[in-house]
Amino acid sequence: MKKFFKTYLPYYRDYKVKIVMAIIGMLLASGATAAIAYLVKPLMDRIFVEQDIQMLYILPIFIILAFVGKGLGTFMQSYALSFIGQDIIRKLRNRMLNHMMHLDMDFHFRFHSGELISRISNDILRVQTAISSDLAVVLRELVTVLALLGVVIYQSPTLALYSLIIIPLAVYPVEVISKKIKKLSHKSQELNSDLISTLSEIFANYEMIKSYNAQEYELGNFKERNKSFFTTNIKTVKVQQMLIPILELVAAIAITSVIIIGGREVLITKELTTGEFFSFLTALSLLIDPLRRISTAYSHLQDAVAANERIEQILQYKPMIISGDKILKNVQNLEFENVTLKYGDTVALENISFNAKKGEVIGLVGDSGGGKSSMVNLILRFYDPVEGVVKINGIDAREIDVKSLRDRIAIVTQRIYISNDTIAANIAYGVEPDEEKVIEALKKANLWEFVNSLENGIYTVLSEGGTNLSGGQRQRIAIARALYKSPDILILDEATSALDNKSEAAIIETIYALKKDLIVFMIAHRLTTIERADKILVFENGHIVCQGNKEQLSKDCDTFKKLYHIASNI
Ligand SMILES: Nc1ncnc2c1ncn2[C@@H]1O[C@H](COP(=O)(O)OP(=O)(O)OP(=O)(O)O)[C@@H](O)[C@H]1O
Repeated sequence: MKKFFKTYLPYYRDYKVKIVMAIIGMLLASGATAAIAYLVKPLMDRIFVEQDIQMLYILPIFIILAFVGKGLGTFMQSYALSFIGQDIIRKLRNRMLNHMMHLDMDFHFRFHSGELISRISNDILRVQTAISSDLAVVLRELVTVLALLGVVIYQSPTLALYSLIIIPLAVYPVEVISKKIKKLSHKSQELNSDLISTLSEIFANYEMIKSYNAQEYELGNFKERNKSFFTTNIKTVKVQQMLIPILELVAAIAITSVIIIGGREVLITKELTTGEFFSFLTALSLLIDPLRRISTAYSHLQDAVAANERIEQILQYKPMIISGDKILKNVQNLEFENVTLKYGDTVALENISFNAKKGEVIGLVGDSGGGKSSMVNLILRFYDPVEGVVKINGIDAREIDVKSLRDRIAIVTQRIYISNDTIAANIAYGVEPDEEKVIEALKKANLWEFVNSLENGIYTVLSEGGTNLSGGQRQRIAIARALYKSPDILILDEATSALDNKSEAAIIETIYALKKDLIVFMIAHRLTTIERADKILVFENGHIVCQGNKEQLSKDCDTFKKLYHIASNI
């Protein structure tokens, strides 16, 4: 809990005016509540005991004023604190996405997208309720409790001592229950992440689910997780609800003691007036509600503390890929020197050496899992080698500013991201589209004819994932996007696999026409795609087993010959 306050209290510094408003509201509401309790004394003593008729007309005005004060105060502090809470959460949400987007690829492989969505939406929401309402409730009600305690002690210090001695009885069960709630909250939040992950997987793979008639299977998985989520939540509610009866029992014991002891003081020893006794009793009864609210808010805060621990866990991840400060301009050459890459303990690439220079097309071939995409990951600095060095223009890639490095590289893979936006925005992705450049990129990607035939041309809106396009058209959008960027290094990872031979040949032709200003890496299973490459790197189990052009490899490289043979039989 301490850590929770330590995390969020610094945020409150930005809201000085709102905090003053909340404090005024809080004092007004609490003071008015105490005044209501206090007014019971003149109500009883002056009106009913002393039969003061004038008081009968004056007192209601004070009572109404006290309620107006209470209402105004409650409004002021609720509004101000909700504003602060919601705004802190807005900032936290931005901070979290920003943090996640700057973490390494490795992090994104480790965490499921559903898990991350759950942390950024659900966990943050739990914290939001805590800091915009529960924290306010605890503060406000604490002030109210103090004000009412003031009335209680003022009216009868001895009676106050007897009744308040009982309060510590409630502390132990509240502590035990709160710990249990926190544990259950952790579990519930994990199960909720599971649920969201399952949903995001279902919607991302809906086509496959339908074609395999796997709806029942997926629904079964979902139902199971949904049931566990429900069971944990119900358990939490059960534990949470145990708090209220315990507190009410303690309150009942306090009130009955007051009735017995206070009654004696009024009737027998005459130490108290009837009015003082009833004012005391009213203040004591008014204490029950704020105490109950504090305990409920406290149990919600436990939930938020658990959620916050999950948020902190993500925020504590630090990127391992640290940017250098050398700005990369105009890539002339790229070199791998004895590079080894590991994913965890698994060696993906070992002792890789080659070089490439501007104007060259480098083909990457080899068995599936051979390490081709891993090599590309190193060029983009998604990972760093555990041994050896990747050099660009003779500079260790680790010394280069990562943004400037990635600005000079364009990659097209088989996973194509198309957003629900215009073709122009999809091509210029991330920057304001330049109409002429968009058209030029579309022409190079052999897609202009198609786009031009559409009613809205480059302003045609594509559906999410490009579902209103064919597989080949989607690939050509991705190629146009890469060319729009005017990169120095172009990476095509199975980028033309969905195209028919004619379209592929046209795009390859374009790439060769542009190659004098580029270093092109082409990963392809079809050897026809890379047979014109200046250099072909042949991968096998994380090693480059041969390198050279097609003629050289056809003579000297058994792996290449075997691959070629396999490919020519397909
Ligand atoms: N992020 C990752 N975490 C752990 N292991 C990985 C990761 N990416 C790839 N691998 C493993 O590294 C090895 C090389 O994979 P890589 O994707 O580089 O091969 P590839 O030659 O591109 O294969 P394909 O032709 O099938 O795309 C494989 O054994 C793969 O399972």
